[in-house]
Amino acid sequence: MFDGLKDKLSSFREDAAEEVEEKAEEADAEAAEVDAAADIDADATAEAAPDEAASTDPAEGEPADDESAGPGRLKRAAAFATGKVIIEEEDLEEPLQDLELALLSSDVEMSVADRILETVREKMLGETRAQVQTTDQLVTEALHDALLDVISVGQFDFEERIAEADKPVTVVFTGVNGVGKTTTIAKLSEWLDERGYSSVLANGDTYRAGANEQIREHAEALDRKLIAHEQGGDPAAVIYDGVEYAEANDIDVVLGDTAGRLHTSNDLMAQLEKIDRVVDPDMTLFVDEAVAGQDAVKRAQEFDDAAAIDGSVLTKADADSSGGAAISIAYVTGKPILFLGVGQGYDDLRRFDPEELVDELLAEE
Ligand SMILES: Nc1nc2c(ncn2[C@@H]2O[C@H](COP(=O)(O)OP(=O)(O)OP(=O)(O)O)[C@@H](O)[C@H]2O)c(=O)[nH]1
Repeated sequence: MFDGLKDKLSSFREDAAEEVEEKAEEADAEAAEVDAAADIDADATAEAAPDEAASTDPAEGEPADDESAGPGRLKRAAAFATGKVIIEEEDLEEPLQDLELALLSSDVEMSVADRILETVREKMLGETRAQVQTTDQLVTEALHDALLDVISVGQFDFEERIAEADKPVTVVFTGVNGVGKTTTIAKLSEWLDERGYSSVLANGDTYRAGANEQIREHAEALDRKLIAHEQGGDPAAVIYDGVEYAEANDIDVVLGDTAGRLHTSNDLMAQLEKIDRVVDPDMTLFVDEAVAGQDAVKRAQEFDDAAAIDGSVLTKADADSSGGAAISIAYVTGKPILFLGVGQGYDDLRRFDPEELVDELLAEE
């Protein structure tokens, strides 16, 4: 999963470690020279005129006053003497440019890439590493924290929410056509069943011909109750009926489908607002494909504007996707990814765990 991004992050880590290491070695060598010069100088001064050591002419090379050495070099020299290496802005310049390119070419949204770079810079700059610690470790830790920072925005435990909420819990799914909403509803119904929660499906997609048949197939395969109205009916009314059915039959969760719509279709987006108003769902989940990259992120924002979302589900994460949507969507919308769809089977739904994803992205081959 997300192999392209994984490869790019891996080569960034190698290049960054190499670059920083090289620069650090150069600086170490210089620092060692400065140190040695200081020793020789101090010895020579002490021998020549022990009483005048404090007033040595700066031009003669007393390190503390040597302007060509600069404060950075002196700090490095001091750190070097105690077995540390300091990482400077210039060491990171090239690796960070490469990281930015790697992220953008993996379809990571610009503001998210900026944030990641900023965190890596913050974590590494002025960092003193013990000479025994590898630079690769440092780079990996900085990248780990930077990725986790953007991926885990707003994360909450979906199962805990369901467990704690008054029943029935109504969950409505939104998104564009064909991204896998209906399949996700069926998968989630199964996921809930495995955890001891009953669910009813309500087909709020009264727009598309054949939508009832499609969701009915899933309901029958899973042996779940389906609430559906005629094509052209009011989607809010169908989901409302689903809630009443759940209340009357002691069902825990109502899973409400909606018609796939383009975020540019004003009528359908207005209908979504109506569902939100009338049904007042406990949760609205935005569904899109992981492979849609930045388009998915843009659509999530637009759907969120019409009917506030509580989280996202990224489907088709099993297909070779760039990873950009998975990295960006939570940071941009402020709402977490809750599930990943990883196949067409009913059990191909994975609870999204930011820490797990970051570990997977940074795992050694
Ligand atoms: N490989 C893969 N395929 C998926 C996944 N989720 C859904 N699909 C497939 O994507 C196709 C579209 O899924 P649907 O559930 O019909 O999509 P939808 O969003 O409900 O579509 P509309 O009802 O047209 O809006 C189906 O062939 C699904 O089997 C997934 O996680 N991985």
